[in-house]
Amino acid sequence: MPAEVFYDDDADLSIIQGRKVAVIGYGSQGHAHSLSLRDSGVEVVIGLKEGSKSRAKAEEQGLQVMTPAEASAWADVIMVLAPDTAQRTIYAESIAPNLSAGKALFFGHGLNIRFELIKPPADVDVAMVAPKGPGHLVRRQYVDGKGVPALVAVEQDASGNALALALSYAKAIGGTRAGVIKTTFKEETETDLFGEQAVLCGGASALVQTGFEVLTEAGYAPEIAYFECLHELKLIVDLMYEGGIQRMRYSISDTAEFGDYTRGPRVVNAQTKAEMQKILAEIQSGEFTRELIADDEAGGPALAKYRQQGAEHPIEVTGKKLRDMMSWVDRPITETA
Ligand SMILES: NC(=O)C1=CN([C@@H]2O[C@H](COP(=O)(O)OP(=O)(O)OC[C@H]3O[C@@H](n4cnc5c(N)ncnc54)[C@H](OP(=O)(O)O)[C@@H]3O)[C@@H](O)[C@H]2O)C=CC1
Ligand SMILES: CC[C@](O)(C(C)=O)C(=O)O
Ligand SMILES: [Mg+2]
Ligand SMILES: [Mg+2]
Repeated sequence: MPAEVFYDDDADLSIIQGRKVAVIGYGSQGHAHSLSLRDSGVEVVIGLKEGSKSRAKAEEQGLQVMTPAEASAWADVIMVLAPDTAQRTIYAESIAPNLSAGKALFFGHGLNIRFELIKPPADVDVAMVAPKGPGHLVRRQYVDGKGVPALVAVEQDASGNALALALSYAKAIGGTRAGVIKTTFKEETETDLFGEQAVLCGGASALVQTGFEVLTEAGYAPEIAYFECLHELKLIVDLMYEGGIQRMRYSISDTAEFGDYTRGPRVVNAQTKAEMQKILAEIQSGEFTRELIADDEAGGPALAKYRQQGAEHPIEVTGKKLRDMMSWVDRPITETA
C-alpha cells in the first residue's frame, strides 16, 4: 500500500501556534526544531538540566531555558530531543511527574516507545515528528525556505487530534514543504536503525575506510586514496540524490559504469546481504537496543572506545590536511544556520 504523504496544504500551522511547546535538549535536532518553531510563531521553551553546556547557546539565540521538569510542567506539547539513551531517565525524573491528562508527548525517533523504555499514561497523545536528515540540515533547509522530509506517527491518540497536531508541528519546522510520510513508531524505529547501521553511517563509513586502507596498504598516496574513496563519494551521492542511481550511471564514464555492474556486487555480495538481514533481526528482536542501553548504563565505555578508534583512523589525518586546503568544503556546523 503506498504511503500517505502530507504537504503544506494538508497541515494547519495555527494548531501548534496555539500550544506551548517544550523542547527537551538543544543538540542537533533540538536546536533546529526550537529555532524553526520560534520562527514559525510558536511559543517555545527549552528544557535543559542544571549546568547544561547547551544553555548558553540556547540563550544566545534568544530562547528561554528551564529545567526539563519546569519546561514539562509549563508546556502543552513536550518534544523529547535529548539523546535516545538519556530519554528514559529524563522521562521518569522530569516529564512523567508533569505529564497531566490532555498533554502531548512528542519524539524525534521512536526507540524509547518501540522498546518500552518509556511507557506514557493513556490520557496523553504520543506522537512522533522525525525529520529524515541531520538536525543542522533541518535548520539550514528551513532558513533557505525549503525543508527536510519527515515522518509522522501516532502511538496514542487520546485527544482524537494527535495526527493534526503532529502535522502542524511538522509544518512549523519545514517538513511539509518537502513532504511528510505517515508511519508507525515500529516502522520508523526499525527502518531508521537499519538505515543508519547497515547503509548510511555504518555501511558507508566501513566502505570508505576499507577502500582507503586497500589503496594505501598497496602503496598509493593517502591523498589520492582520500579523494577516490571519500571526497568523490559526495559528488556521486549528490547525483543519486538528484536523479536516482540511473542519473549517476548516466553521468559517469562507460568504464566506471561497467566496473560498477561487474565489481560492485562482489563487494556487497550475498554474504553482505545475509549480514544485513542479521542486523535487521537484531534490531527487531531488541538485541541492539539492549546492547546500547547496557553500554549506557555502564557509563558508555564501548561508545567511547569506538569513537576514539574512529578518530585515530589514518583517513582522518589525511582528510583534515586536505580539507584545510579547501575551505569551502569544511562548512562548519552552525547552531544558527
Ligand atoms: N541527530 C540527528 O540529526 C537526528 C536525531 N534524531 C533523534 O532526535 C533525538 C535527539 O537526537 P540528537 O539531536 O542527535 O541529540 P544530541 O545528542 O544532539 O542532544 C544533545 C542535547 O541533549 C541534551 N541532553 C543530554 N542529556 C540531557 C538530560 N539528561 N536532560 C536534558 N537534556 C539533555 C544536551 O545537553 P548538554 O549540552 O547539557 O549535554 C544537548 O542539548 C534522538 O531521539 C535521535 O534519535 C532523529 C533524526 C536525526
Ligand atoms: C542517519 C542517522 C540518523 O538516523 C539521522 C540523521 O537521520 C540519526 O539518528 O542521527
Ligand atoms: Mg534517521
Ligand atoms: Mg537515527
